[in-house]
Order: sequence, then C-alpha cells, then structure tokens
Amino acid sequence: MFFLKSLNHVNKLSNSIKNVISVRYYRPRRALMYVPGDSSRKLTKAFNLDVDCIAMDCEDGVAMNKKDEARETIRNILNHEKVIVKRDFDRAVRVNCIGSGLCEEDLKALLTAKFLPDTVLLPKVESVEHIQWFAEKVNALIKGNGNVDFVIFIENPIGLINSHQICRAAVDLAQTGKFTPSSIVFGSDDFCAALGATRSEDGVELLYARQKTVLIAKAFNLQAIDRVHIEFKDLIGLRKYCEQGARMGYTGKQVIHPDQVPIVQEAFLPSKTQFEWATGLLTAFNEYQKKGAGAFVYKGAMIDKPTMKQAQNIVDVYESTKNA
Ligand SMILES: CC(=O)SCCNC(=O)CCNC(=O)[C@H](O)C(C)(C)COP(=O)(O)OP(=O)(O)OC[C@H]1O[C@@H](n2cnc3c(N)ncnc32)[C@H](O)[C@@H]1OP(=O)(O)O
Ligand SMILES: CC(=O)C(=O)O
Ligand SMILES: [Mg+2]
Repeated sequence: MFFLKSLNHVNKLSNSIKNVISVRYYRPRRALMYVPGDSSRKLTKAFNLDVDCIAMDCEDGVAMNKKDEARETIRNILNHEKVIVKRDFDRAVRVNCIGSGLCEEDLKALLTAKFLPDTVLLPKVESVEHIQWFAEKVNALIKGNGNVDFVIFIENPIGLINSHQICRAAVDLAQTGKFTPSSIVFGSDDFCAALGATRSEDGVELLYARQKTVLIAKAFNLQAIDRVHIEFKDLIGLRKYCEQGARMGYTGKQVIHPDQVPIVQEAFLPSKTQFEWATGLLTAFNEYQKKGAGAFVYKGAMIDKPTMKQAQNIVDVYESTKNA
C-alpha cells in the first residue's frame, strides 16, 4: 500500500517492539505545504515549522513576473545543506508544468544546485509523453547516483483519464531513471476549473475524480495526497475534510497556510490506540504463522493476511512520523 524505499528505517523502532516487528522505510507527506518560491520570508517561516513536506513553489503560487526570482531563491536554498529544526522534512520543489514552457528552465536551475531537492513535484501531468519528457530531462541533469522522489499531479480530465498509463510509464521508466515515483497529488482547484464545475461545500462535483485518484495511487503503491482546503481560516472544516480524506485512503493533504499544518499532521497520524492494536496484531500474527495458522482471532475479530497488511501500514506510518 505504501511506497517502500529500504529497510534501514528499522533503527527508529520503539524498543518494545524492536525484536518482533519490522518497520519499512516511509517518507511521510501528511501535510504537503506550499510556499511561494519568491517569498524568502515565508520560506524561512516554513523551515521552522513541524511539517513533513515543504513544497517550494515555482508554479501557481508565483506570479508570472516573479518566476525568475522564485527559481533563483529556491536554487540558493538548495545550495545549502538542509537544516533540520523540528523534523526531517521533505525538501521538495514544485516546477512549472511542461505545457508552460517554463519547466525545463526550472529543472535546469533546481537539479544542478549543490544539493538535490528530495522531491520534484510535476503539475498538470496529462500523458505518457509528459513522463517520457520528464524522465529524459531529469536523467540528463542529475549527476552520478543522485535520485529524487517524483510526485505526479492529476489535475485535469485528460490527466485523470490517462492516469493509469501515466503511472505505469513513471514506474517503468524509474527502473533505469534517476527518479522514484512516490505520490499522486489530486489538484482539485485546477480540476474544477478544467471541468467547468462550481466548488460546493460537500465537494460532490469532485467525488469521482477524488476517488479515482486515490484508487490509481494505491494500484501503483504510491501515496495519495488530497486536495487543498483553500478557506484557510476554516480549521473546523479542514479537520472534517482531513478525516474524510483519510477514510478514503488518502495518506496526506496539501496545505497553504501554517495554521493548517498541525491539524493535517495529526489527522493523518494513526492514533496510539490504533498503533497498539497494530503492534499487538502483528505480534500475534507472527506467533500464529509459526504454529501454522493462517487465520486466528484477535480482540474478537477474525484476522488473516489483509488485516495484517493494514496493521503493518499503521506501524510504518506511526513509526516514521512520531519522531520530531
Ligand atoms: C491551488 C494551488 O496551487 S495551492 C498552491 C499555491 N498557493 C500558495 O502557495 C499559497 C500559499 N499561501 C500563502 O501565500 C498565504 O498563506 C496566503 C496568501 C494565502 C495568506 O497569506 P497572509 O495573508 O500573509 O496570511 P497570514 O497573515 O495569516 O499569515 C500569517 C503568517 O504566516 C506566514 N505564512 C502564510 N502562508 C505561508 C506559507 N504558505 N508558508 C510559509 N509561511 C506562510 C505569513 O508570512 C505570516 O507570517 P509573518 O507575519 O511573519 O509574515
Ligand atoms: C493544488 C493545486 O495545484 C490545485 O488544486 O490545482
Ligand atoms: Mg494546480
């Protein structure tokens, strides 16, 4: 269900479960926070927050006449080693979309800085050709053994229709490429605009696209990152939509304002009760496997492999996110 990179994360395990359960490496993106790349003030503020992912933006958060400034400001940041204040965050960049004619210049500036960004976010992906274009540029620009995580944005109808082939191409080209597909972002604002839909309180106009995006993500073992709640002062609504997204299978949510971060980070973190349920279940599962039993009863419910996988997901996320 989740993207796995290596097993070296096992060192972070709590002592109590260290010898019983393994934890798979997981780079969390519960809150993916946009910061306009031309705003040094906001960037400085963001680096001091307790947030999983900071997306330094060259795209829609930046005015057309500030694109050069954003690119230069972000490149200067990437020329310095990442400084961890609150937690080891994902230092990500969102480049302009391929159709804009600005993407190549963004990639050239950002992938040749002294340190690579951890992740490149590519908006408005529409086709396999977009992925091929991206792979060619990234592979040519990144030197040596460098590799970046890759986040695909689905934010218009043609992108959604082609999303299966897009993900297939990304996963296949990554085998020999310098990028690793990690997530799909649902860009609901652009999606609404492209659809000609009117945003409503319950978001019914986006339901199909929101569900299909999470479905495609999970089919390719990618994280699924839910829509922005643009009414950033409405923190009660934000919590409600986080809970709804998490129930649908989303693993995180895009945010635009610091006040949104703690609510989102908390909403996508499994509770201590869930974690204890999961570790207890995994321990029992290991014991029953040794005895040759595939199915068994745990806390009154029948458990077999699918429930074990859900429990493992909870442990992975909990362990990777709890440490500041
Ligand atoms: C659909 C999409 O593509 S979404 C992605 C593109 N959009 C964006 O990136 C927008 C990001 N967000 C923002 O720029 C801002 O939050 C706005 C414009 C919406 C509101 O900004 P403000 O009016 O300054 O909000 P507010 O006064 O409440 O901000 C409080 C503090 O948080 C800071 N802040 C606000 N947003 C951010 C942010 N995204 N990152 C870092 N710091 C931020 C402000 O600078 C301010 O700090 P300061 O007083 O020390 O300067
Ligand atoms: C986040 C974003 O890019 C969108 O909703 O369009
Ligand atoms: Mg968008």
